[in-house]
Amino acid sequence: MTAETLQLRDLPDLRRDDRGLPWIGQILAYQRDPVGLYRRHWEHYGPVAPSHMLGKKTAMLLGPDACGEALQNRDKAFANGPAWSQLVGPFFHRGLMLIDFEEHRDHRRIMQEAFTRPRLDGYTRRLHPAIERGMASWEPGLQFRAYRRLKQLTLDIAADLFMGGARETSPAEMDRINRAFIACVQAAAGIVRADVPLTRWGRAYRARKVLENFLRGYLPARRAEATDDIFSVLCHIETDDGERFSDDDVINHMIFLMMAAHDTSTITTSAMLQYLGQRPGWQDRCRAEALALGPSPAMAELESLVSIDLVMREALRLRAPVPVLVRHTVKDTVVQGVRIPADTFCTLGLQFTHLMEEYWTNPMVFDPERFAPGRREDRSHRFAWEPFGGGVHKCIGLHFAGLEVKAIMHRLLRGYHWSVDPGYVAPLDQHSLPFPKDGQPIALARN
Ligand code: HEM
Repeated sequence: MTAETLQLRDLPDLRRDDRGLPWIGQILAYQRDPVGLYRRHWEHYGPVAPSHMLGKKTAMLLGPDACGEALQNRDKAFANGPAWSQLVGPFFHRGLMLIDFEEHRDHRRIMQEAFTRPRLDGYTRRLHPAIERGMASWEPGLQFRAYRRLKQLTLDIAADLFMGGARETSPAEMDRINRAFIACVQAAAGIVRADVPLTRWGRAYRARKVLENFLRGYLPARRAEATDDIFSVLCHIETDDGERFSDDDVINHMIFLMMAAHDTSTITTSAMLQYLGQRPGWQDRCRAEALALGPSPAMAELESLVSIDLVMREALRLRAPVPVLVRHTVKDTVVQGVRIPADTFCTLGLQFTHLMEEYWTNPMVFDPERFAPGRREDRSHRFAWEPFGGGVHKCIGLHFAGLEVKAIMHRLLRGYHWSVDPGYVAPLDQHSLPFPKDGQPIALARN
């Protein structure tokens, strides 16, 4: 239904029961059970629901129609920068996701050059040795904390692929960098939103400085020599008409890219480990595919891993690493017949859409075949499956992410087998991106 065929109405008022605590509003309800909160609002208010967070009335966009309208952004009413910077603060300052409209288009055109197929092919070749080195220290056991080890692994991979190995940096320094990234990401959930010591935001201010200094130290060497790590690529890429990034652009984009690449891939891989650990049949099926390839498959071979791809899509549906997107209206607009005034903070419930019975059969059930040809439930609506977002800000790293996740799974399946209690439900921390608080224990053994 288009907005024109609907009778326009205003964003409804929030019912008393839904107001939450003074000022912080529904933040705690979100952190306890985000999908439950979104479902209640969908049932009470429909696809454009009111909400209240951090002293502001906000609009919750629910379901693929409402989310799709905001992602397509036909009237350019929705901006990313003023919305995401309220969440992640100044810590991902001028990352690609935080800039808008013409400026975003210009930066994205340059960055696209870092994600062409030949570049991805080059990154894939670097992936295998980096994964092999990262997994060399793994000690299998009955209580192997998969999430924590995968987080370290993806950081090690990022140090190699993004930084060219950061050779002059000691493991202790890399550990400090890892902690700095985590501090920046976790700032999203801070209640005190200022540079106050011992708060999430206070820690993130210091962390951003650590990251900037770290990258600035490497910048001259990367400018001087063109290598195939992403840092060097960002220093050297240019569009056909000669547009390239300044030093500040390179640093801002690097900090955002490393953050964007690191946590999201870890969440995806660890969710896949859990689901495969609980379903030995699927694990065997994926292992057979991995064993059919050599130890270091090229990009096209990784792309041919059909079962692993189905499992990855299903993991991204059930545990979307970015469960909610945010936008800020820069002018009055209408979504699904509801007027949203300028200067409104909006949330787009991607994870909620992934679990709607209107678009998915038994949505809570792990069923990778729903993505197989012949079923393709993700095509029930153009925006039914949107773990990478949509529109002009759609994840620029989605192909890279797929290659990284598949390369990790490929090596894991060839070298190890694992199990997880079928009744295990990951206790997710929902403060920022959802991760298992218990580090996700699995029983891991070598093949
Ligand atoms: C499973 C892994 C990943 C998931 C689920 C994911 C998800 C997303 C989502 C939902 C957005 C849209 C944000 C918005 O519209 O506001 C996004 C944007 C972005 N992602 Fe990813 N991402 C992943 C991996 C990566 C990787 C590996 C990279 C880089 C190598 C990356 C770089 C980016 C960048 C730069 C943007 C901003 C794009 C723009 O604004 O034009 N992501 N990602």
